[in-house]
Amino acid sequence: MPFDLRFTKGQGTGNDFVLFSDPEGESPLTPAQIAAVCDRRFGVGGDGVIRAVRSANLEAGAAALAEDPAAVWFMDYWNADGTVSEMCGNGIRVFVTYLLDQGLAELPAGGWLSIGTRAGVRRVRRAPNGFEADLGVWKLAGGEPLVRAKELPVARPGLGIDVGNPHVVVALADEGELAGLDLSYVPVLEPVPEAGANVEFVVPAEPLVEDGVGRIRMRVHERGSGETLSCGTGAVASALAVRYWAGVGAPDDWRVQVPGGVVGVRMVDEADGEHAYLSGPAELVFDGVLSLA
Ligand SMILES: N[C@@H](CCC[C@H](N)C(=O)O)C(=O)O
Repeated sequence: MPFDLRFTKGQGTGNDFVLFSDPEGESPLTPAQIAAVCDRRFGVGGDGVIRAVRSANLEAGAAALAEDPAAVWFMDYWNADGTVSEMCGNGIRVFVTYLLDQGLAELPAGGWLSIGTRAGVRRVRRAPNGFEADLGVWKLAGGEPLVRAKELPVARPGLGIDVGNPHVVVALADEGELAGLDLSYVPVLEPVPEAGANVEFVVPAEPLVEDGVGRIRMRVHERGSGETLSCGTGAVASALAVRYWAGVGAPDDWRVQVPGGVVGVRMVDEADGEHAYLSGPAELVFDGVLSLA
C-alpha cells in the first residue's frame, strides 16, 4: 500500500540527508524504502536518511535516556544503501537544525542540546561556523589494514579509528594522488574490519600548521553510501590520524577541507578521556512529499 512520506532535505558541507519526523516511532522505513528514498534518479536523493524519533519510543533510545535524560530526541541514522550506522557527524548538525526548524526542540544561546544516537548521547551547540558537536571520547580501533583503491599505485597502510563509527584513514603522497583516486570503486581493506569501515584519504596542506591550526584535505568513501562530498566523523578521524602520525607538538585544532567545504575539529582533554569536537555548517534545502511503495 503506497503512503506519503513528508520529508525535509538537508545538507552539511554537501553531505546530504532526507529527514522525517516519527515522534512515536511507529513508521520506520524498511532498508529497501531507504535505498529508494536515497536514489538520486528515482527518489529524493541523499547520502542517508535520518528519522527523528522520541528516545522514549525506540529500543535504542532507552540507553540514551539512561545516559542522559535530556536526550529526548534520537537520531535514527541510515546509510543510502539501507544499512544502519551508529553515528553521523554532519548529520547531527543537520538533525539539530531540523528539530529547531520544526519546533521540536529549543537551543538557547550558549546551551547544549543532547541527542541520542546508537554511538551514545552526543551534545550539540551553536558555533560561529554553524554548530559544534561533542563526539565524545575517540579511540584507536587497533588495526592497520592495507588499503587498495582504484588509481592508487600501491596498497597503503591505513589507521583504524573509532569515533562512534568505524574509520580507516590513509595518508597519500600529494594532491595529485588524492585528485586521481577513483572512489566510484569501493576501496579494498585487508583484513576486512568486522563491521566494515568508512575510508578516508588525506594529504597535508602546505604548510601543515598555520597559526597553530593543522590543515588537511580529505576525500572519503563512506560505508553504505559510496563517495560523498564530506563526512564529519571521517574528518575527525582524519585529523586524529594525522596528529597521531605527526607526533609530539602537533596541534589539537584542525581545519579539514573536503570536496563540499570546510569543517573544524578540535581535541580536548576531559575527565573521561580526550573528546573530539566537530564544527561546521548545516542547512535545510527543501521540503517535499514522496509517495513510497
Ligand atoms: N556522513 C557521516 C557518516 C555516516 C555514516 C557512515 N557512512 C557509516 O556507515 O558509519 C558523517 O558525517 O559522519
